[in-house]
Amino acid sequence: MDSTHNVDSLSPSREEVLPLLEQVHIKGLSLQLNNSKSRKDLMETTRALFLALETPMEAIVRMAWAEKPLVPLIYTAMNLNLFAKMNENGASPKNVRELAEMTDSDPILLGRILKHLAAMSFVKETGPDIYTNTRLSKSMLHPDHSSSIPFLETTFSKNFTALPKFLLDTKYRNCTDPMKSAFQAGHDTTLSAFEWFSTTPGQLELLTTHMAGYNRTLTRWMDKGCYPVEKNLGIGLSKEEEAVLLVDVGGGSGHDILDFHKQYSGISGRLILQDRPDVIASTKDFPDRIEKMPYDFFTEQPIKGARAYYLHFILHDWPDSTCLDILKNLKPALKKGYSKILINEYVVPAQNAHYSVTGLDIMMMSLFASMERTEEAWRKLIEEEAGLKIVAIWTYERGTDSLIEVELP
Ligand SMILES: C[S@@+](CC[C@H](N)C(=O)[O-])C[C@H]1O[C@@H](n2cnc3c(N)ncnc32)[C@H](O)[C@@H]1O
Repeated sequence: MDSTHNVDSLSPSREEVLPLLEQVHIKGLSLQLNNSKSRKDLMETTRALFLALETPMEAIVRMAWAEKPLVPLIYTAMNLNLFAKMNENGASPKNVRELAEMTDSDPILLGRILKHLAAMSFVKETGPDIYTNTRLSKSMLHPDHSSSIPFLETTFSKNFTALPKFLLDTKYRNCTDPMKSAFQAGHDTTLSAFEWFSTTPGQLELLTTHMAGYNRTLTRWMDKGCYPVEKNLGIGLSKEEEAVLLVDVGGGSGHDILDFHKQYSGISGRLILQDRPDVIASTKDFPDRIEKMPYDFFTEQPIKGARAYYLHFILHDWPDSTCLDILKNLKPALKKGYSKILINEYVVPAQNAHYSVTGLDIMMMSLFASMERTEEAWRKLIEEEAGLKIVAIWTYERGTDSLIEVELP
């Protein structure tokens, strides 16, 4: 029986729904799937339409018990190698008993997990208790996508669970001490997050593979049409044999500098990857042009006068006072009128920030007592406090990160 519930001010309204419906129609007609702006525009309008149709309690149910167990269930399915098993025998649909046998699990338990994954459109139920992979579950067979799940589940879920009590205990003050964040409360540790990553078996690898995978799936500053690499870094580059083109400071597994090397092999100059000694030791082999260097960015930068010092997702890991230490250690290495610092981070817009940015901000708060920054906050940190000059902020797409181009004033 269709039900027509009481209509009150909390119910979905025609005034909200109908214009969105019209916009979805218009944007749908002009959709260019290979144009990410066009695709995301339609996606966001469709999402707004979906939310406008939802009652508040439907939204609470969705958030609190439909979406919340998703990452733990996907992680469990990955531990069972379920998505790979579903892909066997030509990816034909398989029933739960068969899948339970293939994964050595209880069919009743597996059936319950798969029912929810199907209800949330992560896998597809093609018949009663018969399942096949979707585009999404198939992506779990690719490390660029799958590596985030174990990291997010083992590292972040505890921080988020600990956050409400942590904020209550700290009397709702903005936390800026990386040694006292929801991370320590959630993991019951006195270590900083980076110390914990280094000393907890497997975590360092999870961090670096997650960062590599996450970055590889985004539009990036070095992609054609974003930041003018040839013009801004190539032209005017020193012709000396020892000239350094780019230093990737805190570059993790080296995925960025490797991609930079692949895209810009036509520009000369050395490429140097720097990170903590244990991270550098864990990196794979690179082409000869990429030099590896253990370096602590709380000490003075040893490579002087490079064309560019690149910091990707470094400063968002730290509160302002620590960012200032990192920038002060970099500043003496800059050659005036020649060297740049390229800070690759989100710049949170003053209004209507995308959830991928705001959610990351809460992640940074709970993990490192740090933050995503607005343009105003970046200017205060880089210009007023560190005494550097922002030449330009390159933002290529809403909800993706930006490149802040910095020089000596
Ligand atoms: C969020 S990750 C970003 C990694 C990489 N730039 C990227 O975008 O994928 C932060 C990086 O900072 C490195 N890091 C943390 N403390 C450091 C220190 N004192 N000196 C050098 N690197 C450090 C970490 O090991 C990690 O690789």
